[in-house]
Parts: sequence; C-alpha cells; structure tokens
Amino acid sequence: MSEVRVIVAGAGGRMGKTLVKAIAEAKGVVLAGAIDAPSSPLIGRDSGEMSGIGPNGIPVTADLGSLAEQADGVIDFTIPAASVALAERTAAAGLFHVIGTTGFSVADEQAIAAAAQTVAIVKSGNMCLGVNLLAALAKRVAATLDEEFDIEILEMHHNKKIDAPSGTALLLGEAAARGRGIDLAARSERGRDGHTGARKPGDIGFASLRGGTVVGEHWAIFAGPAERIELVHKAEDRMIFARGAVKAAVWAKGRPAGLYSMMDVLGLKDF
Ligand SMILES: NC(=O)C1=CN([C@@H]2O[C@H](COP(=O)(O)OP(=O)(O)OC[C@H]3O[C@@H](n4cnc5c(N)ncnc54)[C@H](OP(=O)(O)O)[C@@H]3O)[C@@H](O)[C@H]2O)C=CC1
Ligand SMILES: O=C(O)C1=N[C@H](C(=O)O)C[C@H](O)C1
Repeated sequence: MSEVRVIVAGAGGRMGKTLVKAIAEAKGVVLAGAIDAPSSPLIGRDSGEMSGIGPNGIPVTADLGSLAEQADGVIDFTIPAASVALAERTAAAGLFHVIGTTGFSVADEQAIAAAAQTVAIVKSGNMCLGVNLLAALAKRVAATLDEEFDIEILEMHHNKKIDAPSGTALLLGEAAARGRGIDLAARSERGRDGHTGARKPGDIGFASLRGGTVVGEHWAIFAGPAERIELVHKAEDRMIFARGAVKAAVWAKGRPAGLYSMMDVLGLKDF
C-alpha cells in the first residue's frame, strides 16, 4: 500500500509540533507539508527542526496552496475559524481532513458537515484511545442509571487553553446524554455562579479548571443518593492525541465522503 501523505495545519502549535514528530515515527505515513497562521513568525522555518526531531526539509508555509497536489489529506489542530476555512479548501481539493480543533460554534459545525458531503472528515474533541473508551463507558453508565444520579463533567487543562468546556468534556457529555436519551443542548448546565437555586434533576453539568501545564484531565461523575461513580482519564503526553490523529489519517485515506469520529476509527461505535 502506498504511503499516506499528510499536511499538518497548525504546525507551530503545541499539537502541530507533536504531530510532526508522530508522523516521523509512524510507518506508512509521510509529512507532505506544514502550514500555520499567515501572521506566524514561524513561516519559513523547518518544521522538523521546530518539533525537535532535526531538519526534515519541510518548511512552514502560510497556505495550503500547491501543497494539496502532493498530499492525500490534512491533520488540523488549529482554531475554529482556520479549521472551517480549511474544510472548504480540503473539500475543493479532494483531501481527507482530520480535525482535532475544539471550540466550534453551531454554525462552524454546520459548515464542516457541509464539507463532509464531498470528502471524508474525521472530527473528534479527543483523538486518544482512552478518552473514547471512557465516552463509551459513560454512555453505558448513563443508560443504566436513572435521573436520581446527577451527571457532572469536570475538566482541567493548562493555562494556555482558549476554549471551555473542553471538546472532550462536550464529547463525554454527549455520550452520557445519548445513554440517557436526552438532548444535551437542551439539558446542559454550563457554569454556576451566585444564587443558582437547586440543581435541576436530569441536567448534565460542566465545570472547567485552568492552570499550569496540565495536558488534559477529565471526570464523568455520576452522583447518586449516598454513592458516587467517577470515570476518569488523565492525559500525560500530547503524543497520545497525535498518534490517534495519525491513525485517523491512515483510516480516512480512500474512505467515502462523510463526517466520521474517532469512535468510527477505533471501532467503538457499538461498544
Ligand atoms: N482532539 C484532540 O485530541 C485534541 C485537540 N486539541 C485542540 O487542538 C487545538 C490546538 O491546540 P494547541 O496545539 O494546544 O494550540 P496552539 O495554540 O499551540 O496551536 C494552534 C496553532 O494553530 C495556528 N493557527 C492559527 N490560525 C491558523 C491558520 N489560519 N492556519 C494555520 N494555522 C493556524 C496557530 O498559529 P499562531 O499561534 O501563530 O496563531 C498555532 O500555531 C485546540 O482547539 C485544542 O483544543 C488539542 C489537543 C488534543
Ligand atoms: O487544548 C488542549 O490542550 C486539549 N484540547 C482537547 C479538548 O478540548 O478536549 C483535548 C485535550 O484534552 C487537550
């Protein structure tokens, strides 16, 4: 089988640099380009050097441009506006698109779903195995317990993170809502402050902590009368997300158009 040629978007970021390294370590995958924000001071720098693996001859560029002709797809960990713009470009160029970016609006989600009518898009708030397994477990637990058990999702991340709740927290909330057979958008409690009144039975609550260099920690808490179940995942290294994204890229090559998730890639859809 021929190699999967991948462009990394957001190559100068925390995840982008980790991805350049993960691709260099992966078998059957090659780096076909590295892009970052047009305003980035890193444009023109060698992406391998930046990621700490030594020069790889692939400079960071400001645009997909002609790179698309030498690639099968894009792995994208950037910001919502960049991912939405890229989704249009990848669809036009016939490239698969692996999206790890989080913090999308409803309109952004719709634009990405529209692009997925033309090409394969794998999008997930968390690309690692452990979190996706946790989501499958949260769905099961929520399906087993009734509304006597309050569901709360707690997350903690590093102090540079710009969106809240995290994409993973929303993914876990969605899994629990599915298990319980409720609509997450209608039953979410996102941020309590002041005289809030008693908790509404059946709502799914979210809380976000920020500090230091925490890679990503998530709790799905099921608090019932006199007992509590906690499902927890703690990421220790961004490499787990990067390896998941590379796995998604290999899976996406040659797939029919559609919007897929990491649950599809990992075969956890029916878990
Ligand atoms: N799904 C998952 O498993 C994971 C998801 N994430 C998500 O990935 C995203 C990135 O995280 P992280 O790497 O920590 O963030 P960073 O801020 O470190 O990296 C984002 C990068 O995207 C670049 N960028 C901004 N605009 C554009 C553009 N128009 N075109 C190309 N690149 C652009 C930024 O450049 P500049 O700084 O110059 O603006 C920066 O280099 C976040 O949404 C985060 O939540 C993170 C980890 C795991
Ligand atoms: O911004 C991060 O760092 C992370 N973002 C993702 C999220 O929003 O859940 C995944 C991971 O937790 C790290």
